[in-house]
Amino acid sequence: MGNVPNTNQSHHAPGMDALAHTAVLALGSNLGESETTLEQAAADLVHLSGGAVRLVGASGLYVTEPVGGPADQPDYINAILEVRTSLDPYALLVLCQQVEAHHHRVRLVRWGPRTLDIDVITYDDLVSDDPVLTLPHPRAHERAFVLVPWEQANPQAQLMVRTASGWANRAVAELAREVSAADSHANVNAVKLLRPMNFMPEEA
Ligand SMILES: Nc1ncnc2c1ncn2[C@@H]1O[C@H](COP(=O)(O)OP(=O)(O)OP(=O)(O)O)[C@@H](O)[C@H]1O
Ligand SMILES: Nc1nc2c(c(=O)[nH]1)N=C(CO)CN2
Repeated sequence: MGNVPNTNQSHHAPGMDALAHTAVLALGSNLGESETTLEQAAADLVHLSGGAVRLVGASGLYVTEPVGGPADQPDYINAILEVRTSLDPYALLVLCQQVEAHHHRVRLVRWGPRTLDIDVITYDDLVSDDPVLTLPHPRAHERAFVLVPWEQANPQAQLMVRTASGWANRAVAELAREVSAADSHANVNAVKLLRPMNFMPEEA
């Protein structure tokens, strides 16, 4: 799964059993040194959590055309991380916001350029309409810059999507194909694999 060193086996990872929850995080940046920012953010999530977050999967770094926001903003670098965590969903969101702050996130307009954005895409199978933490992320299913890297990180990934009659569990791979057919801005052609993420040895 992804490019993270295979250290998520229990004999390499004391305490892994306590990391009972799985979450998917989407990272994006289009200001500053975006590639290193995303790699550093992955390390920060692990280190700032004090052992409460472990990386278990990662996509490569993707170059993606901006969706929404000002027309003239630079392309983004996007990536997906799959983590195991003992944090509850709100504590995980706070951690993501701390890592954003650590990278001096600046954002002046909605969907405008930013040094680092970390969205919680899913947390176990939790569904919530809370505006502070909406799960799954309400726009994930329509964003090629989330779906395409996520499929690479985990080809078997599933996402709960709201339908007219309730919720449906959909394959991320299938959703990625659908958005590419439906919307030129979300077209998978506008989402290009740049390279694998580099991880520091102590990080995984
Ligand atoms: N699943 C989620 N992940 C991250 N933030 C969320 C989520 N659900 C709700 N929020 C809330 O959204 C607020 C605004 O988030 P943010 O500024 O990152 O939005 P954005 O990245 O500009 O746009 P988008 O939400 O479309 O990605 C945050 O304060 C946070 O409380
Ligand atoms: N390509 C791309 N476009 C975006 C992104 C992003 O991460 N990548 N994030 C947004 C708000 O979260 C709005 N638009």
